[in-house]
Amino acid sequence: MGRKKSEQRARVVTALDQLRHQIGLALGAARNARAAAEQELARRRLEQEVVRVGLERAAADPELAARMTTPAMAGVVEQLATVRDRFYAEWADGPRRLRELVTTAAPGPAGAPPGEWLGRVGADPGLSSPELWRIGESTVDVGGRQTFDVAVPLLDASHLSITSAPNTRPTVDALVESLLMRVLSAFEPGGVKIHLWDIGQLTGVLPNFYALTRTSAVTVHDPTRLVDLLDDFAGHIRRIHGVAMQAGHVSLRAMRSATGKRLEPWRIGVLYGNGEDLQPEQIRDIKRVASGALEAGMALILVDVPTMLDGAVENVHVTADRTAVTSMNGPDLAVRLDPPLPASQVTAAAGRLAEALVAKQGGPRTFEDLLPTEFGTESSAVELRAPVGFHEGEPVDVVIGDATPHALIGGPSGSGKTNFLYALLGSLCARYSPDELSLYLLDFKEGVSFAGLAPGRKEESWLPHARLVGVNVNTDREFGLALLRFLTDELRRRSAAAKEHEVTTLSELRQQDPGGHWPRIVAVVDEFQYLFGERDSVTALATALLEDVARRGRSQGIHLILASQDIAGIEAFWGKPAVFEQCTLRIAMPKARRVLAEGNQAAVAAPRWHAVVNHDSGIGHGNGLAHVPDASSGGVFPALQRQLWQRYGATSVPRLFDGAHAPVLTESTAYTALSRSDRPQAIVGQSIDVADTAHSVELSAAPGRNLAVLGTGQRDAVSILDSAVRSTARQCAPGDVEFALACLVERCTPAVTDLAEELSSGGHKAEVVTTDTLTDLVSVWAGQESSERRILVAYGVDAALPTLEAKEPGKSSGLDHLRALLKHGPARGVHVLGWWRSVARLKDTLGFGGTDDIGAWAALDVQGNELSTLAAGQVVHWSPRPDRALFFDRTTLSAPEIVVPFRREEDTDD
Ligand SMILES: Nc1ncnc2c1ncn2[C@@H]1O[C@H](COP(=O)(O)OP(=O)(O)OP(=O)(O)O)[C@@H](O)[C@H]1O
Repeated sequence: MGRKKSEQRARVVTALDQLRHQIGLALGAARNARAAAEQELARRRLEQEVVRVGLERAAADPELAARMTTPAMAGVVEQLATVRDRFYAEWADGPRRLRELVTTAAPGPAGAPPGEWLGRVGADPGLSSPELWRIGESTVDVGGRQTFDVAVPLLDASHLSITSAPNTRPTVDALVESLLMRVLSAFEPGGVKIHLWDIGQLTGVLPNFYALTRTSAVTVHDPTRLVDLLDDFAGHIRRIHGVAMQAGHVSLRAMRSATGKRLEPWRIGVLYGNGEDLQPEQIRDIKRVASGALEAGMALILVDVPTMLDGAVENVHVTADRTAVTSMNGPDLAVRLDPPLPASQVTAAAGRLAEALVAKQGGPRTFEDLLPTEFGTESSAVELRAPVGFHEGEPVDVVIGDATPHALIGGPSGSGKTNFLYALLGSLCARYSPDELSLYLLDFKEGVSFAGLAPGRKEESWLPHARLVGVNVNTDREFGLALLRFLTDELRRRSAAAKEHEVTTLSELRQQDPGGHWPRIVAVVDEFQYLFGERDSVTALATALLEDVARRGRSQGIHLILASQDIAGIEAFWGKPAVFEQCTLRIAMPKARRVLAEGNQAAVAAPRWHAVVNHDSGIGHGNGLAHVPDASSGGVFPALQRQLWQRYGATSVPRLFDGAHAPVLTESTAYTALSRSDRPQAIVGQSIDVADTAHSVELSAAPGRNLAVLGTGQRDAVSILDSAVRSTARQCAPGDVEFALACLVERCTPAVTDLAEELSSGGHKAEVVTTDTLTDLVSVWAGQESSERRILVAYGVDAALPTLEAKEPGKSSGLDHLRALLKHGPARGVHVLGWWRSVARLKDTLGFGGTDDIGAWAALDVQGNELSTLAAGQVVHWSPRPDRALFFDRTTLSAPEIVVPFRREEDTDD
């Protein structure tokens, strides 16, 4: 038992000894491996340090030299020398190549020494930007010390993140100042805009730039409003992206090279932090801006803002006075930053650049500055584009096209809306010929704002692009309806043509149908809210038509420009959001409210004679400010109009509708176009329509072809009868028609006499009848056949009723004969054109069931509800108004329409 135990123990001891031996071997191996690794590490560290300072300098450094000569480090130097020689064999040329590269990629102020450019104004128009911008130089040992330039990409190419070691801020400032000065001096004035934000300072960041901060080239932002600034940046980026995308480009840079135009200045946002973390939303916004900025021609320079930007960014870490490492060169190569630019020279240069910018922007621009050197050269196939003003010397365009098909202009009275419209119309008409652009101009205001654009008494010229000029239409909302109807008809015509040519847009239609006449149509409605002035059928119809034009006009090249006093205009849109939303172009005059999007305060701050031009439905980032030149003071617009008229004047004359002036019959197209006819048209009055047309009654052989004028308004009643007679006479040869003018109201005598003389001098038979002789005349005309047409014109029939009603026993009364005449006359070529001073008197005249004998009527001061029996029982909406009549002809109209009675030449126009 005891032996067994001791044998067991001996086995255990042996096993443990073996284990110990094994462990000892393993530990020994590990120790050796570790020693070897440590030695290797030490060799690598030494290598690294020697590489950093350079072999020659390392040999001269006592500490490094001592380390290099220890036996453990044997071979390090030799190996490095071999690698270096191999590398230098390939790279001996490297610094020279780098220098050349920087010379080409950083031309002029981007790379040259300051003496060559500081204080001079750049001339580069900014179609492209240098790829690199010099910040300093580096030295390498390549079989001798060689120096090369160090430059960083910026603008379209990369952001820059600069970090500083303690006490190196002056170096950072000098670096930023030099970089910015290089950029500012590289381009012509206005080519670049710099935004400065410094978390720590209210003012005083880059003090030598002070002169530039008074211009738009450098803007210093409020340290407490970083998020607002980033919002502005984001908005700007969105806008540029939108514009570029729309034009089919991926970036502003691509668009610049495709169009050969700078389009927008470059922007640099310089954000100075203090090395501490910003708030998370600020970091998020910075990243957001950084991710889309370069494509929009904007770069960020972040100073001590601890954040990692996505995408292209170069890092510069300032390690000591004028010393930095950069991500361009890697951490092992120290960059010797350029010395600070002399402060006095920077100040002087900033002053010179500021002066040049102010000089370039010029003083206030004039209307002539909006006009191109050559007129009528632009095509409207894709869009209409014209400057309306200037911002810092640069023209500010208004674009009417696919993205901004319709415009809303708002501003309080006197803020310059009308002037803006003139500036816009002038700028457009000078660029586009009447074949490219047709204008329909309507002003609901009382006044003459557009009147000068149509032929007038004072001015022989007119605006050749204008097809219609409607002024003083404040009480004729129907005229607005007529315009909208015309536009929807035109929409239909255009979409039918588009369908026929199997295209969907105006530009395609113009391509497919080069011989067609497809100008863009711009309809301007000033004080458009009048259209919606009452809760009635006009408002309902106007809303529906306006929505239709707003929705479909874009693709057919039909555009609306709606102007109004801000609040009134916007309130008019309540319940009609469709139109409002389609007006993506918003123009806000100073102090305009609600025209821009909620919260967009740009109009509040806009100075006098400026406008905020916003192509983004009024959202803040779309704001553009423009000084609008004076286009409306005496002689300015007419001078352009005369030039355009001389150029295109032969094209048709615009129609002028002036609600404040009654038309003259002999000047109306409806009258002058009349020719001989068997079925003469008796003209009643001008219709409220886009075309210069009139309403008339056809005096044919059908029953009811008589006309009744109703109401007490003598002047209008006489006018209506006058034009009916004159127009009828014009269509009949002398001897073919006989007129009897029954003057039954004494005050009508002069008018009746004049008309009778006029008819006689035209060779027509015209007899003046009095109350006493009327009874005889009607009895003769009622009983007698006649070969010629006979027309009884009765002024104030109601006054003659007592006489006509007198009845001798066994005989028909005058009234009976008149009734017979009204009933059976037309079939025999006898018509009555009569004036009754009330509807009741007309009904008395006609007797029971006689209303059918009056097929057409014109009502003056008669309420609508009295007229329904004369209008086949339909409800008639009519509130009498001066100088207008409600006309109905049951054979041609489905509902009564408003007419403007022609003015008799004898009447004075008041
Ligand atoms: N850009 C401008 N430069 C110089 N004068 C201007 C300018 N804009 C407008 N004016 C002048 O200011 C006055 C008012 O301008 P305008 O008639 O265009 O304003 P509005 O907004 O249309 O006013 P309202 O709605 O009352 O007609 C006019 O006498 C006009 O000549």
